[in-house]
Amino acid sequence: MLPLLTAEQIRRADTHTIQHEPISSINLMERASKAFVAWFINHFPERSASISIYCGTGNNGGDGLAVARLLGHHRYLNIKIVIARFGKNSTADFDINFERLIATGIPYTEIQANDDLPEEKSDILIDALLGSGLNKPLAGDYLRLVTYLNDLQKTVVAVDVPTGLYTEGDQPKDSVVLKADLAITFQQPKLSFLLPGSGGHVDHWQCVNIGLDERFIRSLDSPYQYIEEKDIRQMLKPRTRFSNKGTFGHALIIAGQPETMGAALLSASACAHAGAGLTTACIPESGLTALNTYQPEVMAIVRGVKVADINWEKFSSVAIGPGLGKEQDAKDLLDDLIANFKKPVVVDADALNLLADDPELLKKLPANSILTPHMKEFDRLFGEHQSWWARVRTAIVKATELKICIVLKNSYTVIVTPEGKAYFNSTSNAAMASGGMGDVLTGILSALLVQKYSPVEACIIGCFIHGKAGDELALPNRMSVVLPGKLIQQLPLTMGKLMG
Ligand SMILES: NC(=O)C1=CN([C@@H]2O[C@H](COP(=O)(O)OP(=O)(O)OC[C@H]3O[C@@H](n4cnc5c(N)ncnc54)[C@H](O)[C@@H]3O)[C@@H](O)[C@H]2O)[C@H](O)CC1
Ligand SMILES: [K+]
Repeated sequence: MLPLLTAEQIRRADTHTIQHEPISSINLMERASKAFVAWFINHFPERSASISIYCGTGNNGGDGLAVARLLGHHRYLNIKIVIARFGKNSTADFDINFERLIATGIPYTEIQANDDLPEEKSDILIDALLGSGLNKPLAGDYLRLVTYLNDLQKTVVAVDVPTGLYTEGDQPKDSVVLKADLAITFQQPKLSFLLPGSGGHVDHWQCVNIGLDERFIRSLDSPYQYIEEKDIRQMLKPRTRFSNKGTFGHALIIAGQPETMGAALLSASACAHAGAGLTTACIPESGLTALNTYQPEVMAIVRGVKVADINWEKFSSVAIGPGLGKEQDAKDLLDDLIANFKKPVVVDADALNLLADDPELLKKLPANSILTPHMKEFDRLFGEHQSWWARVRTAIVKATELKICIVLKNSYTVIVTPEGKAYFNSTSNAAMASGGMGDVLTGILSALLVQKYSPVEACIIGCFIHGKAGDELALPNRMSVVLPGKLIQQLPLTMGKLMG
């Protein structure tokens, strides 16, 4: 796991590294700038490209000056530097890099407060105005400059953080950010990059390691963690030679109405493909033919029989919700499940909406159960939120209070645990944004629970492999859409590769 730190914690890690590696702060800045340049060169190899580097006078600006000098060494000859000297102060490392830049002879322009802005003709802009030191929304000269640059619609590459973007917390309403096509960010993705609010401000980000002290970073015990493939490889248990279907448990998926049988089919099929020993789907009678045709490996309980007749004990885990509807019989099933099943359950879709209407029932969920809301379901459950950051904060409070896992679905799905940790998933892509994907995730989570992964492990592994299967299909093949049924077929391959 990659711990995700706040800007203040990053500053502490910075200071600690400087003192204990030890390394001087100017050399750390040089290391960061070299890491930036190495990635930049990969993306923009054209040495004749016209590049303007906009520098503030803090350490982000210091990086910008070092980047300019290093690009010069790499024979980028069409570089222009604009230094925004809007305040009186500059940092010591900025000053050192300014001297070093002068020594290279690369030309630069300085603009002071209220100056006219120089005409900008370069194709690529490197944004080193402000970084993680941002402490208020852009105003005055910064706002004027950034608005001007945004209007030009050039390719913008941000150093560490796009100017004006808050690294964590709520981005003030109507605040302006220098929109970046790419942010090359130091050491770790910034928390705000992982939330949809940053979508309009940064298209892509790439993290480069600058060698901050990892032991110190881990000692900060951040509640926010970024899931990496190596974590999943460690968690997934290979199937042993003498395993049998009994080893891998029996999952029950309660889902579907006549009009929404697809949700039940996708969930049940995903459950079987993600390795449940046995899968049973509780569905309406009219869906039996579809189920037997689409996925003959899955057994059925016909919905509408007396709820009391379901032998809950037979199942190692139960998932409820996809396409379930909100009719009385759906509510009866949910009530009966919560009253009689004492192991963690997976609650999705319509079952989440039923819980939203019945807060007392929500409190009775078996400990360590998993809720898988998307944004709207989350707000129905826990109240309207103005931002994703606010949602993550609420999820931490609610998961701890109710002793459950909350899987808040999104591009970087956030898994919040009963201990109050928030794990950001690192896989998935826009081709997966289609109806039915959530049903697949529910099936995968059930499959992992019945295979005796703990609920937190099931969430972490489940979200990762769900996104990874989508990535394996979409990215190398340039697929613009990956349908849920296709993703299900990929799951055994994805899991097998991660176990190998
Ligand atoms: N550990 C690392 O990740 C390293 C990061 N480096 C770079 O350092 C910057 C952060 O530098 P810092 O000097 O702390 O802040 P900034 O340059 O972002 O800002 C300078 C200064 O500006 C003032 N300020 C804040 N908000 C505003 C505003 N809205 N308008 C005007 N002025 C503002 C405030 O006083 C800031 O201090 C980081 O992003 C990296 O690029 C190191 O180079 C290597 C280690
Ligand atoms: K920047």
